[in-house]
Amino acid sequence: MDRMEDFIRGIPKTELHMHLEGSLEPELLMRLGERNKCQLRWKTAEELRNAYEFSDLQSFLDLYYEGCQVLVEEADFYELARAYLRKAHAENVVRAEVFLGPQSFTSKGVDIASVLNGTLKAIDDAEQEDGISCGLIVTAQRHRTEQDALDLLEQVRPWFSRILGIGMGGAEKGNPPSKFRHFFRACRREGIRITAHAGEEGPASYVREAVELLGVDRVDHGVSCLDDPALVREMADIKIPLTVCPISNLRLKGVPSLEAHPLKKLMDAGLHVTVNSDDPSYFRGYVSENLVECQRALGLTVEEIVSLVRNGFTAAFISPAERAAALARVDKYVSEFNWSH
Ligand SMILES: Nc1ncnc2[nH]cnc12
Ligand SMILES: [Zn+2]
Repeated sequence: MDRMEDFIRGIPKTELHMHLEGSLEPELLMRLGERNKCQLRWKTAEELRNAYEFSDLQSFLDLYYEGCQVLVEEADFYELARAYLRKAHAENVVRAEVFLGPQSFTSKGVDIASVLNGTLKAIDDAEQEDGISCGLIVTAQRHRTEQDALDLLEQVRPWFSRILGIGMGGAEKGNPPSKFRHFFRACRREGIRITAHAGEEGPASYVREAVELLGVDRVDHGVSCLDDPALVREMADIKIPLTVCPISNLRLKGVPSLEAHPLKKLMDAGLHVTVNSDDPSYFRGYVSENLVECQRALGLTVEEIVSLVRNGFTAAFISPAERAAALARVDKYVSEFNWSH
Protein backbone atom coordinates (compact mmCIF):
# COMPACT_ATOMS: atom_id res chain seq x y z
CA MET A 1 0.00 0.00 0.00
CA ASP A 2 1.37 3.43 -0.84
CA ARG A 3 1.04 6.38 1.52
CA MET A 4 -1.84 7.90 -0.46
CA GLU A 5 -3.79 4.67 -0.05
CA ASP A 6 -2.97 4.60 3.70
CA PHE A 7 -4.13 8.20 3.93
CA ILE A 8 -7.45 7.46 2.20
CA ARG A 9 -8.16 4.28 4.17
CA GLY A 10 -7.39 6.00 7.46
CA ILE A 11 -9.22 9.29 7.02
CA PRO A 12 -12.51 9.51 8.96
CA LYS A 13 -15.17 9.46 6.26
CA THR A 14 -18.83 9.07 5.36
CA GLU A 15 -20.78 6.64 3.20
CA LEU A 16 -23.97 8.32 1.97
CA HIS A 17 -24.99 6.09 -0.93
CA MET A 18 -24.90 2.41 -0.16
CA HIS A 19 -27.70 -0.12 -0.53
CA LEU A 20 -27.52 -2.69 2.25
CA GLU A 21 -28.77 -5.34 -0.19
CA GLY A 22 -25.79 -4.45 -2.37
CA SER A 23 -23.38 -5.15 0.47
CA LEU A 24 -24.46 -8.80 0.58
CA GLU A 25 -21.19 -10.66 0.00
CA PRO A 26 -21.44 -13.99 -1.89
CA GLU A 27 -20.38 -16.06 1.16
CA LEU A 28 -23.17 -14.60 3.32
CA LEU A 29 -25.65 -14.90 0.46
CA MET A 30 -24.88 -18.61 0.05
CA ARG A 31 -25.07 -19.21 3.81
CA LEU A 32 -28.43 -17.44 4.18
CA GLY A 33 -29.71 -19.23 1.05
CA GLU A 34 -28.92 -22.57 2.65
CA ARG A 35 -30.44 -21.55 5.98
CA ASN A 36 -33.68 -20.42 4.33
CA LYS A 37 -33.77 -23.39 1.92
CA CYS A 38 -33.72 -21.17 -1.19
CA GLN A 39 -33.25 -22.69 -4.63
CA LEU A 40 -30.21 -20.82 -5.94
CA ARG A 41 -28.67 -20.96 -9.43
CA TRP A 42 -25.14 -21.01 -8.01
CA LYS A 43 -23.42 -23.84 -6.15
CA THR A 44 -20.60 -21.85 -4.59
CA ALA A 45 -19.80 -18.30 -3.56
CA GLU A 46 -17.06 -18.30 -6.19
CA GLU A 47 -19.49 -19.26 -8.93
CA LEU A 48 -21.79 -16.46 -7.81
CA ARG A 49 -18.96 -13.93 -7.72
CA ASN A 50 -18.06 -14.89 -11.28
CA ALA A 51 -21.59 -13.87 -12.33
CA TYR A 52 -20.91 -10.26 -11.31
CA GLU A 53 -20.51 -8.90 -14.83
CA PHE A 54 -23.04 -6.31 -15.92
CA SER A 55 -23.91 -4.55 -19.16
CA ASP A 56 -26.15 -1.85 -17.67
CA LEU A 57 -28.28 -0.99 -14.62
CA GLN A 58 -31.06 -3.47 -15.43
CA SER A 59 -28.70 -6.43 -15.84
CA PHE A 60 -27.37 -5.64 -12.38
CA LEU A 61 -30.79 -5.12 -10.81
CA ASP A 62 -31.94 -8.54 -12.07
CA LEU A 63 -29.15 -10.27 -10.14
CA TYR A 64 -29.45 -7.95 -7.13
CA TYR A 65 -33.18 -8.69 -6.72
CA GLU A 66 -32.47 -12.40 -7.17
CA GLY A 67 -29.97 -12.19 -4.30
CA CYS A 68 -32.60 -10.53 -2.11
CA GLN A 69 -34.58 -13.78 -1.88
CA VAL A 70 -32.16 -15.14 0.77
CA LEU A 71 -33.17 -12.38 3.20
CA VAL A 72 -36.27 -13.61 5.00
CA GLU A 73 -36.01 -13.55 8.80
CA GLU A 74 -35.25 -10.67 11.15
CA ALA A 75 -31.91 -12.36 11.95
CA ASP A 76 -30.96 -12.25 8.24
CA PHE A 77 -31.45 -8.48 8.05
CA TYR A 78 -29.50 -8.14 11.28
CA GLU A 79 -26.57 -10.15 9.90
CA LEU A 80 -26.52 -8.21 6.64
CA ALA A 81 -26.42 -4.79 8.27
CA ARG A 82 -24.04 -5.84 11.06
CA ALA A 83 -21.57 -7.32 8.57
CA TYR A 84 -21.65 -4.15 6.46
CA LEU A 85 -21.14 -1.87 9.45
CA ARG A 86 -18.15 -3.95 10.61
CA LYS A 87 -16.54 -3.46 7.20
CA ALA A 88 -17.39 0.24 7.17
CA HIS A 89 -15.88 0.70 10.64
CA ALA A 90 -12.72 -1.12 9.51
CA GLU A 91 -12.25 1.40 6.68
CA ASN A 92 -12.86 4.34 9.04
CA VAL A 93 -16.35 5.25 7.93
CA VAL A 94 -17.61 7.13 10.98
CA ARG A 95 -21.00 8.09 9.55
CA ALA A 96 -23.02 5.81 7.22
CA GLU A 97 -26.46 6.64 5.82
CA VAL A 98 -27.61 3.37 4.29
CA PHE A 99 -30.44 2.50 1.92
CA LEU A 100 -32.79 -0.45 2.23
CA GLY A 101 -35.74 -1.16 -0.09
CA PRO A 102 -38.41 -3.14 1.81
CA GLN A 103 -40.60 -3.78 -1.26
CA SER A 104 -38.17 -6.48 -2.50
CA PHE A 105 -39.06 -8.43 0.63
CA THR A 106 -42.62 -7.46 1.52
CA SER A 107 -43.73 -8.28 -2.05
CA LYS A 108 -42.61 -11.87 -1.30
CA GLY A 109 -44.47 -12.05 2.02
CA VAL A 110 -41.68 -11.01 4.38
CA ASP A 111 -42.97 -9.03 7.33
CA ILE A 112 -41.97 -5.32 7.31
CA ALA A 113 -41.21 -5.59 11.06
CA SER A 114 -38.58 -8.28 10.38
CA VAL A 115 -36.93 -6.08 7.75
CA LEU A 116 -36.79 -2.93 9.86
CA ASN A 117 -36.28 -4.33 13.36
CA GLY A 118 -33.40 -6.58 12.24
CA THR A 119 -31.70 -3.71 10.43
CA LEU A 120 -32.24 -1.17 13.20
CA LYS A 121 -30.96 -3.56 15.88
CA ALA A 122 -27.74 -4.03 13.88
CA ILE A 123 -27.39 -0.24 13.59
CA ASP A 124 -27.83 0.11 17.36
CA ASP A 125 -25.33 -2.67 18.13
CA ALA A 126 -22.74 -1.25 15.71
CA GLU A 127 -23.04 2.14 17.38
CA GLN A 128 -22.65 0.56 20.84
CA GLU A 129 -19.84 -1.83 19.95
CA ASP A 130 -17.83 0.12 17.37
CA GLY A 131 -18.94 3.71 17.82
CA ILE A 132 -20.01 4.03 14.18
CA SER A 133 -22.93 6.39 13.60
CA CYS A 134 -25.54 5.14 11.12
CA GLY A 135 -28.95 6.16 9.81
CA LEU A 136 -31.41 4.21 7.68
CA ILE A 137 -32.92 5.61 4.47
CA VAL A 138 -35.90 3.56 3.29
CA THR A 139 -36.14 3.44 -0.51
CA ALA A 140 -39.11 3.00 -2.82
CA GLN A 141 -38.64 1.15 -6.12
CA ARG A 142 -39.36 3.33 -9.13
CA HIS A 143 -40.46 0.51 -11.46
CA ARG A 144 -43.47 0.05 -9.15
CA THR A 145 -46.44 2.44 -8.99
CA GLU A 146 -46.68 5.63 -6.99
CA GLN A 147 -49.48 3.98 -5.00
CA ASP A 148 -47.04 1.18 -4.04
CA ALA A 149 -44.69 3.86 -2.73
CA LEU A 150 -47.50 5.53 -0.77
CA ASP A 151 -48.42 2.12 0.71
CA LEU A 152 -44.77 1.68 1.74
CA LEU A 153 -44.88 5.04 3.51
CA GLU A 154 -47.88 3.84 5.55
CA GLN A 155 -46.19 0.51 6.32
CA VAL A 156 -43.12 2.20 7.77
CA ARG A 157 -45.09 4.86 9.69
CA PRO A 158 -44.60 3.09 13.07
CA TRP A 159 -40.82 3.46 12.56
CA PHE A 160 -40.82 7.14 11.48
CA SER A 161 -38.83 8.19 14.54
CA ARG A 162 -36.09 5.67 13.64
CA ILE A 163 -35.93 6.45 9.93
CA LEU A 164 -33.45 9.06 8.72
CA GLY A 165 -34.97 9.62 5.30
CA ILE A 166 -36.80 8.25 2.29
CA GLY A 167 -35.15 7.63 -1.07
CA MET A 168 -35.88 6.05 -4.41
CA GLY A 169 -33.90 3.56 -6.50
CA GLY A 170 -34.38 0.94 -9.20
CA ALA A 171 -34.77 1.07 -12.98
CA GLU A 172 -34.41 4.73 -13.90
CA LYS A 173 -35.14 4.98 -17.61
CA GLY A 174 -38.86 5.44 -18.25
CA ASN A 175 -39.51 6.08 -14.53
CA PRO A 176 -38.84 9.81 -14.04
CA PRO A 177 -38.95 11.48 -10.63
CA SER A 178 -42.21 13.22 -11.66
CA LYS A 179 -43.93 9.81 -11.50
CA PHE A 180 -43.52 10.04 -7.70
CA ARG A 181 -44.31 13.70 -7.02
CA HIS A 182 -47.32 12.98 -4.75
CA PHE A 183 -45.33 10.40 -2.83
CA PHE A 184 -42.43 12.74 -2.16
CA ARG A 185 -44.84 15.55 -1.25
CA ALA A 186 -46.39 13.19 1.31
CA CYS A 187 -42.92 12.39 2.72
CA ARG A 188 -42.18 16.11 2.99
CA ARG A 189 -45.47 16.73 4.80
CA GLU A 190 -44.30 14.22 7.41
CA GLY A 191 -41.08 16.20 7.80
CA ILE A 192 -38.98 13.37 6.36
CA ARG A 193 -35.74 14.11 4.52
CA ILE A 194 -35.74 12.94 0.90
CA THR A 195 -33.24 11.79 -1.68
CA ALA A 196 -33.73 10.24 -5.12
CA HIS A 197 -31.56 8.46 -7.63
CA ALA A 198 -31.48 10.63 -10.74
CA GLY A 199 -29.11 11.06 -13.68
CA GLU A 200 -27.40 7.68 -13.34
CA GLU A 201 -28.69 6.31 -16.66
CA GLY A 202 -31.46 8.87 -17.05
CA PRO A 203 -31.10 12.32 -18.67
CA ALA A 204 -30.36 15.70 -17.08
CA SER A 205 -34.11 16.44 -17.15
CA TYR A 206 -34.58 13.72 -14.50
CA VAL A 207 -32.04 15.47 -12.26
CA ARG A 208 -33.88 18.75 -12.80
CA GLU A 209 -37.16 17.08 -11.80
CA ALA A 210 -35.58 15.60 -8.66
CA VAL A 211 -34.22 19.01 -7.64
CA GLU A 212 -37.04 21.34 -8.71
CA LEU A 213 -40.17 19.21 -8.56
CA LEU A 214 -39.41 16.79 -5.71
CA GLY A 215 -37.17 19.19 -3.80
CA VAL A 216 -34.74 16.48 -2.75
CA ASP A 217 -32.16 17.15 -0.04
CA ARG A 218 -29.52 15.18 -1.98
CA VAL A 219 -29.33 13.78 -5.50
CA ASP A 220 -28.10 10.19 -5.68
CA HIS A 221 -25.67 9.91 -8.66
CA GLY A 222 -26.74 13.02 -10.61
CA VAL A 223 -23.83 12.77 -13.06
CA SER A 224 -25.90 13.48 -16.18
CA CYS A 225 -26.62 17.02 -14.91
CA LEU A 226 -23.44 17.99 -16.78
CA ASP A 227 -25.46 17.88 -20.00
CA ASP A 228 -27.44 20.92 -18.78
CA PRO A 229 -25.09 23.80 -17.86
CA ALA A 230 -27.93 25.98 -16.50
CA LEU A 231 -28.95 23.16 -14.16
CA VAL A 232 -25.34 22.71 -13.02
CA ARG A 233 -25.17 26.42 -12.14
CA GLU A 234 -28.45 26.18 -10.22
CA MET A 235 -27.26 23.10 -8.31
CA ALA A 236 -23.93 24.75 -7.51
CA ASP A 237 -25.76 27.86 -6.27
CA ILE A 238 -28.05 25.97 -3.91
CA LYS A 239 -25.13 23.68 -2.88
CA ILE A 240 -27.21 20.55 -3.26
CA PRO A 241 -25.07 17.47 -2.59
CA LEU A 242 -24.54 14.72 -5.16
CA THR A 243 -23.74 11.21 -3.96
CA VAL A 244 -21.54 10.01 -6.82
CA CYS A 245 -20.54 6.33 -7.13
CA PRO A 246 -17.65 6.08 -9.61
CA ILE A 247 -16.93 2.32 -9.51
CA SER A 248 -20.67 1.64 -9.83
CA ASN A 249 -20.77 3.83 -12.96
CA LEU A 250 -17.79 1.89 -14.32
CA ARG A 251 -19.24 -1.57 -13.64
CA LEU A 252 -22.65 -0.62 -15.09
CA LYS A 253 -20.96 0.77 -18.22
CA GLY A 254 -21.97 4.37 -17.61
CA VAL A 255 -18.31 5.24 -18.31
CA PRO A 256 -15.75 3.20 -20.29
CA SER A 257 -13.01 3.72 -17.66
CA LEU A 258 -12.46 5.60 -14.41
CA GLU A 259 -10.11 7.87 -16.35
CA ALA A 260 -13.20 8.95 -18.32
CA HIS A 261 -15.34 9.48 -15.20
CA PRO A 262 -16.73 13.05 -14.87
CA LEU A 263 -15.99 13.25 -11.11
CA LYS A 264 -13.47 16.08 -11.53
CA LYS A 265 -15.68 17.91 -13.99
CA LEU A 266 -18.47 17.85 -11.41
CA MET A 267 -16.09 19.16 -8.73
CA ASP A 268 -14.64 21.83 -11.02
CA ALA A 269 -18.18 23.01 -11.84
CA GLY A 270 -18.54 23.94 -8.17
CA LEU A 271 -20.94 21.13 -7.28
CA HIS A 272 -21.10 19.61 -3.80
CA VAL A 273 -19.70 16.19 -4.72
CA THR A 274 -19.34 13.18 -2.43
CA VAL A 275 -17.87 9.76 -3.29
CA ASN A 276 -19.68 6.56 -2.33
CA SER A 277 -19.89 2.86 -3.17
CA ASP A 278 -23.55 2.10 -4.14
CA ASP A 279 -23.42 -1.73 -4.07
CA PRO A 280 -19.93 -2.56 -2.80
CA SER A 281 -20.17 -6.33 -2.94
CA TYR A 282 -21.49 -6.50 -6.49
CA PHE A 283 -19.16 -3.77 -7.78
CA ARG A 284 -16.07 -4.90 -5.85
CA GLY A 285 -15.37 -1.63 -4.12
CA TYR A 286 -16.25 -0.03 -0.79
CA VAL A 287 -15.90 3.72 -0.31
CA SER A 288 -12.11 3.59 0.22
CA GLU A 289 -11.59 1.69 -3.04
CA ASN A 290 -13.74 4.29 -4.80
CA LEU A 291 -11.55 7.10 -3.48
CA VAL A 292 -8.26 5.25 -4.06
CA GLU A 293 -9.11 4.23 -7.62
CA CYS A 294 -10.43 7.69 -8.54
CA GLN A 295 -7.33 9.30 -7.06
CA ARG A 296 -5.13 7.11 -9.28
CA ALA A 297 -7.24 7.36 -12.43
CA LEU A 298 -7.91 11.09 -12.25
CA GLY A 299 -4.75 12.20 -10.46
CA LEU A 300 -6.71 13.78 -7.60
CA THR A 301 -4.61 15.86 -5.21
CA VAL A 302 -4.62 15.41 -1.43
CA GLU A 303 -6.61 18.65 -1.21
CA GLU A 304 -9.23 17.24 -3.59
CA ILE A 305 -9.51 14.01 -1.60
CA VAL A 306 -9.90 16.00 1.62
CA SER A 307 -12.52 18.20 -0.03
CA LEU A 308 -14.54 15.14 -1.13
CA VAL A 309 -14.34 13.68 2.38
CA ARG A 310 -15.31 16.98 4.03
CA ASN A 311 -18.22 17.30 1.59
CA GLY A 312 -19.51 13.96 2.89
CA PHE A 313 -19.86 15.35 6.39
CA THR A 314 -21.39 18.59 5.14
CA ALA A 315 -23.95 16.59 3.13
CA ALA A 316 -24.73 14.11 5.92
CA PHE A 317 -28.04 14.32 7.77
CA ILE A 318 -26.41 15.05 11.13
CA SER A 319 -26.67 17.84 13.69
CA PRO A 320 -24.45 20.94 13.42
CA ALA A 321 -22.57 19.79 16.54
CA GLU A 322 -21.90 16.33 15.08
CA ARG A 323 -20.81 17.93 11.82
CA ALA A 324 -18.40 20.30 13.54
CA ALA A 325 -16.91 17.46 15.60
CA ALA A 326 -16.48 15.22 12.54
CA LEU A 327 -14.88 17.97 10.46
CA ALA A 328 -12.49 18.79 13.31
CA ARG A 329 -11.55 15.10 13.40
CA VAL A 330 -10.83 15.14 9.66
CA ASP A 331 -8.69 18.28 9.95
CA LYS A 332 -6.71 16.77 12.84
CA TYR A 333 -6.11 13.57 10.87
CA VAL A 334 -4.93 15.55 7.84
CA SER A 335 -2.57 17.77 9.83
CA GLU A 336 -1.05 14.85 11.74
CA PHE A 337 -0.67 12.37 8.88
CA ASN A 338 2.96 11.43 8.33
CA TRP A 339 3.56 11.25 4.57
CA SER A 340 7.12 9.95 4.91
CA HIS A 341 6.08 7.10 7.22
N1 LIG B 1 -27.11 1.78 -8.86
C1 LIG B 1 -28.40 1.69 -8.54
N2 LIG B 1 -29.30 2.43 -9.22
C2 LIG B 1 -30.59 2.36 -8.94
N3 LIG B 1 -31.08 1.57 -8.00
C3 LIG B 1 -30.23 0.80 -7.31
N4 LIG B 1 -30.45 -0.08 -6.32
C4 LIG B 1 -29.28 -0.59 -5.97
N5 LIG B 1 -28.29 -0.05 -6.70
C5 LIG B 1 -28.87 0.83 -7.54
ZN1 LIG C 1 -27.78 3.54 -5.63
